[in-house]
Amino acid sequence: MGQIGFEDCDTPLNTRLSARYKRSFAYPSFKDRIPVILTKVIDHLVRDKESIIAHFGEKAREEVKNVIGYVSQLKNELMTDKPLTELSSLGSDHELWNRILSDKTKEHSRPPTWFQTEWLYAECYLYRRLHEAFLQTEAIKHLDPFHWQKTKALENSLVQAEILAQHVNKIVSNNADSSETEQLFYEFLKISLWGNKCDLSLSGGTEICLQENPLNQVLKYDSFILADDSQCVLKHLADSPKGTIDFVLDNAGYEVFTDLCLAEFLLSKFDEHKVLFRTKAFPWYVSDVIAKDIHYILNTLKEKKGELAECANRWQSLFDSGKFQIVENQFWTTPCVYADMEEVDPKLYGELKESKLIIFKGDLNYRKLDSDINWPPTTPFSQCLKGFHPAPLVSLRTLKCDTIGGLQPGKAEQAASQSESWMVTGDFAVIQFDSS
Ligand SMILES: O=P(O)(O)OC[C@H]1O[C@](O)(CO)[C@@H](O)[C@@H]1O
Repeated sequence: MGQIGFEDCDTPLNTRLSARYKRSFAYPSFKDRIPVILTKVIDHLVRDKESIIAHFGEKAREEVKNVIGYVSQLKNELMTDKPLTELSSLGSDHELWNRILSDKTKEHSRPPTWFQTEWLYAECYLYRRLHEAFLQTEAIKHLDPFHWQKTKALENSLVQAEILAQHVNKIVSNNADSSETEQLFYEFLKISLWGNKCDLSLSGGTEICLQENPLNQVLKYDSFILADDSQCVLKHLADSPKGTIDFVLDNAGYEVFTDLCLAEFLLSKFDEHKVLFRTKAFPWYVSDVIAKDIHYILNTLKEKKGELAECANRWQSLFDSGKFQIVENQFWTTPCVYADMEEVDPKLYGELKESKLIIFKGDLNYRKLDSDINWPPTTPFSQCLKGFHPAPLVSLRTLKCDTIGGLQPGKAEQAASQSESWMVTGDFAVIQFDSS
């Protein structure tokens, strides 16, 4: 790869993240981490070819070969920093992608390349291209190349999930007074927050999961929460009329298990009307939740029996009665930042306006909330949202890339003195609320 256009520095302040800045997290991400993710997809298709054919039929034999070729080519394009090419007309969203690509080309008078353009666009484009490899097939159109990793991660977190299940089962069947409810609210919010540590994209597909009791972890890690607006969230929930909670999900496996716990707690103790789980429409960032993952988790837990099955059966009834709903939307798999949502998808923006509280999980949602800009860390959170205020919202995010706003003076420096890589390891977190 030529080194023209690269700069040996961090992303400049007030600029969108890009892999052209060699000291930013985007650069090693594209150089090392994403190629590993693609290699794992190829390995899976090679290794599990026969079982894929057994499942999807003989037609899949040729198609698996074609997808392997497509993904190998995609990896090569990335690693040699080729210009991004237009998407084919498969998929109802291709016009939006190609329009943005052509706008970027107009800005720079040549098509953007993987490393030289904005990281957010290029990284989302990668997952959309991977999706295209499957859209071109017939038999394996709906194959999720990350499913095996997600299921393995879920299996490996069942010990922690069972501890939580026991806790939730007890709480929903008991009456709590208001001060207990308050304490439990903070606990469930933080359990869901730290659940975001378990993502397979940051680790290149290697499982990062909690090795400890999640209830102990909540107390122990409070000092790693760099901004904590949980009291404002509680006040908002308690003072406003009952309504709909929108939960913009992130990762499958243990994280979504913690999200379901929080959602049930909000229904049972705050008596909210319903929770809408907003999911991606196709496999995304390795472990992001698609609707199928929620059905899978419910079925798996039901089979485990005991506390896990008790939880899953209750959640199933909530889905059956419409108190829990899964809502897919293409917008979440576009490269658009949320400040552009009102213009790009006014219908979705209108739906979110009806929300009592929107909960955004995880790092990528945060990047889209704050327009993926390297803000001075003390920039008010509300300012980072750049006009995205459909309804009161909270971000529950463990930090996995180098953008952050809304910190008190001195906080960023304090975290940096504890760990040089504080922004990218998932060890630090924020709970940030906006009601403007
Ligand atoms: O699952 P999350 O929390 O959105 O994290 C996704 C990961 O992808 C990234 O957006 C970059 O690949 C990181 O910022 C983060 O590591």
